[in-house]
Amino acid sequence: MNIIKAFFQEQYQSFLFPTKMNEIQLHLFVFPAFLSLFLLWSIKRWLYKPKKANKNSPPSPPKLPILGNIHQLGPLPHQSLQSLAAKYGPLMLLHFGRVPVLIVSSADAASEIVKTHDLTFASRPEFKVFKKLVYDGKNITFSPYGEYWRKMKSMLVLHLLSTTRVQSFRTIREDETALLVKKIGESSASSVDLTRMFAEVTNDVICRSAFGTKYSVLGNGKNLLKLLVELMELLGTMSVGDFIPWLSWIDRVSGFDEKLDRVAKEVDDFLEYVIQQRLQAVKGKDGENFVDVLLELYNENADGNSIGRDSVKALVLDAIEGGTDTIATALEWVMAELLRHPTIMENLQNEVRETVKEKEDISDDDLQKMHYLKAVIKETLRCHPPTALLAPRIAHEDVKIKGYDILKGTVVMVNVWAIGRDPLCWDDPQMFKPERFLNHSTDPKWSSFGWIPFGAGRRGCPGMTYGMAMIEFVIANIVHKFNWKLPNGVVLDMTERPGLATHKAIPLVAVASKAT
Ligand code: HEM
Repeated sequence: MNIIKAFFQEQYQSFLFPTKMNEIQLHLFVFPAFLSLFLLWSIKRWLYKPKKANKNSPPSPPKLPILGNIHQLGPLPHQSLQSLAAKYGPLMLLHFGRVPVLIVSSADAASEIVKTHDLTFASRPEFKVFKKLVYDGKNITFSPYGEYWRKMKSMLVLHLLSTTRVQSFRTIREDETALLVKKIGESSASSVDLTRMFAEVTNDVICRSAFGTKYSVLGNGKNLLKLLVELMELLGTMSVGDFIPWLSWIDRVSGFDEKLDRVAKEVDDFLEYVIQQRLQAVKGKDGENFVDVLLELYNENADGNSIGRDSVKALVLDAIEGGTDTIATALEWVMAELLRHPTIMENLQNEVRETVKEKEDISDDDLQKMHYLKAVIKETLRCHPPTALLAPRIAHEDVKIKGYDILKGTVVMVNVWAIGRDPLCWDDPQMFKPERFLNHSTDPKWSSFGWIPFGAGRRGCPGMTYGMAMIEFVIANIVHKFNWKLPNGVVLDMTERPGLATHKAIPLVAVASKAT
């Protein structure tokens, strides 16, 4: 009963618990409700025969009727899945409702998914949240593998993320980082909310790179960052109907569907506004940006290379959601680890200051020489991958993985967080040791998928160069210009917060003093 209560409390709070319900009310309400669900489920089972039996499935933890293993997920699924994998192995078959889900928790097993059988697992499942929030799944991240996905991904890479484009955004990175440094400098030894500042700087840089201008407050007075947080939270949420279709009415009565519709509409209003502004802008006045290029393709209907208006918006959304929260999360964890390890902070500051010498600004050439900086960032991404579980994939045919039969339609989740902590892959995985990355070119882990915070294979992240350039530049600047410490009496809390990107649960606050 406790498990059931916890599950319902977490997933359907607004539906079952509009106000604080006491224990007696809870039992009165939940027990009959669950009994009816169980009866409905038994009838369904009786009416429809189960699909073909699986001969040699990977090990599975015991499951509950209706829910399958959903109740075992907990608020931070990557952590609960790591604990389950310790018992059931690196390839484990769970069921979320009626959907089979393969959980992959070792580098070796991950390489089977993203390399050996990459094509089999190149599509994403078509979940309701993806379809409703992102133009019927028309963006890159959630679209099925095929010609459309290929075309959209190459457009994003060509016009926003290629090495040449990333270098061309250098001035934007410089301007916005200079503003960040100014704001920190003005805090004059009082505490700085780094979590908020990192969210702002990454959003400003991606908006300027993609739209040519910054957006913070929207037409309806809503803050863009707040809207993006809502969007990311919803994208990381499971809809009951996707996993237990005959219970999809719960999404309606709980208000979940309504929330999806509202956020989708607010996001669409914002993107329409951006498009209108770009259409009215004087061409060439402030240089061509990503949206301008997409709008040209949208207008050119004749050459067969055109894309629809929804596709333009979906692609822009890919850039914003891909390029804001992930980078902000990574920056937050890098600084948290540096504050936790003063010697590593000092080593990094020595490297940066010795490289930059008397100069005021940090150049690309300087960054290339900062090997310890890159190692600190990689070590942070090993311990705190912003996307703890890779975006889900789906098997488009039956396949054998390490001797196990995996059926067509099985959803696959790769637990990057667990792989980064796997003692079979990493020495002292719990220790924060940037040095392990200093000689990585000869290390077999790199070819065996032990470090995959950006995913890998066909569905791997196209924003790695952009993301790393941004993280390196911001961190190098703020450790160059300031010395950092925690506010008096504050103990650093490294607890994680649930969500599509795994932030710190408590915002990172630190005190900066100007380096002399
Ligand atoms: C620290 C920065 C970033 C991290 C850690 C990160 C991480 C990831 C991960 C784990 C995936 C899933 C890969 C897979 O399934 O194998 C992904 C996909 C993706 N990322 Fe990123 N990302 C970052 C930055 C960016 C940026 C800056 C952009 C664009 C501006 C971006 C756009 C995308 C897109 C479009 C996909 C979907 C690729 C596909 O499905 O084919 N990401 N990212």
